[in-house]
Amino acid sequence: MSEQRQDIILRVSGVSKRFGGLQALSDVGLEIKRGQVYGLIGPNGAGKTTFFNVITGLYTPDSGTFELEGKPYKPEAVHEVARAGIARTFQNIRLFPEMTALENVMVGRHIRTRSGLIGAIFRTRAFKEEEEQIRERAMQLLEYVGIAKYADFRARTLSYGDQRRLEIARALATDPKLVALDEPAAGMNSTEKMVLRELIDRIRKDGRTILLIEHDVKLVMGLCDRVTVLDYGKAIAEGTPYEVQRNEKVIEAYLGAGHAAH
Ligand SMILES: Nc1ncnc2c1ncn2[C@@H]1O[C@H](COP(=O)(O)OP(=O)(O)OP(=O)(O)O)[C@@H](O)[C@H]1O
Repeated sequence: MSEQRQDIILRVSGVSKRFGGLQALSDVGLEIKRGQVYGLIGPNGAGKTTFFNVITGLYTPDSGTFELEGKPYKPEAVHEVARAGIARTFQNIRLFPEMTALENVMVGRHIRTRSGLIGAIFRTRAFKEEEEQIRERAMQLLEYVGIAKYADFRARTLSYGDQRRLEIARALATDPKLVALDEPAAGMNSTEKMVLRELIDRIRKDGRTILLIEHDVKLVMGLCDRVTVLDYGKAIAEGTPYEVQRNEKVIEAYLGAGHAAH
């Protein structure tokens, strides 16, 4: 493996996905380097979520090749993708609403446990010790995202912004190589967005790589190292935020869809 290859966390190429008569993705690819915040943007219906769903094993693509840290991976099942090292959040928050915030993070951590189902049933010593470690780590993660004071609150009682941060804590609980955030700022007010921006910055500084779908152009421009722009299922531009903002095709795509390009 060359040094350059090692530097790339995720390499995806040639992803296509059709839903009946609709070509949702056509030959889409991207390369994300270790430590980057990588943005995926585009007008509504451009294919961003479909792309996320493909790389995280929710949708089977019609074509595409996938490499994580230079090794081929097949995004065929969600739990396999999580084991391979990709964790994600969802545009429509998917927490366990009746479980506490702490329990929601503990669930995320369980994919890393060793004692397994038998240990859980017989509550072996190894299981109990492991459970205690999971609890401690989950608590640290709640502190990390800034919602430790709600550890024992049911997830559904948390504010929208805090539920999004809880989803991030749960994703981080799997110790992922890549964290994929699907519109993390959706529905947040400007103060919450500022806190979120600081959090994403901290996650990057702490050595993780982030892939981000986001509609808030200001957030994308301020946070991302590189951006791919999708339009009608095709990657129409790739580059630094500065570059893509000035790309004619990008401006046209946004204006054509009735959006402001900045
Ligand atoms: N499961 C599905 N079945 C049929 N069509 C789908 C399915 N999922 C997505 N699509 C269609 O594929 C296209 C791309 O949708 P997708 O949700 O990926 O776009 P998006 O860029 O994430 O949009 P938004 O910004 O609105 O979330 C849309 O036309 C959508 O209607």
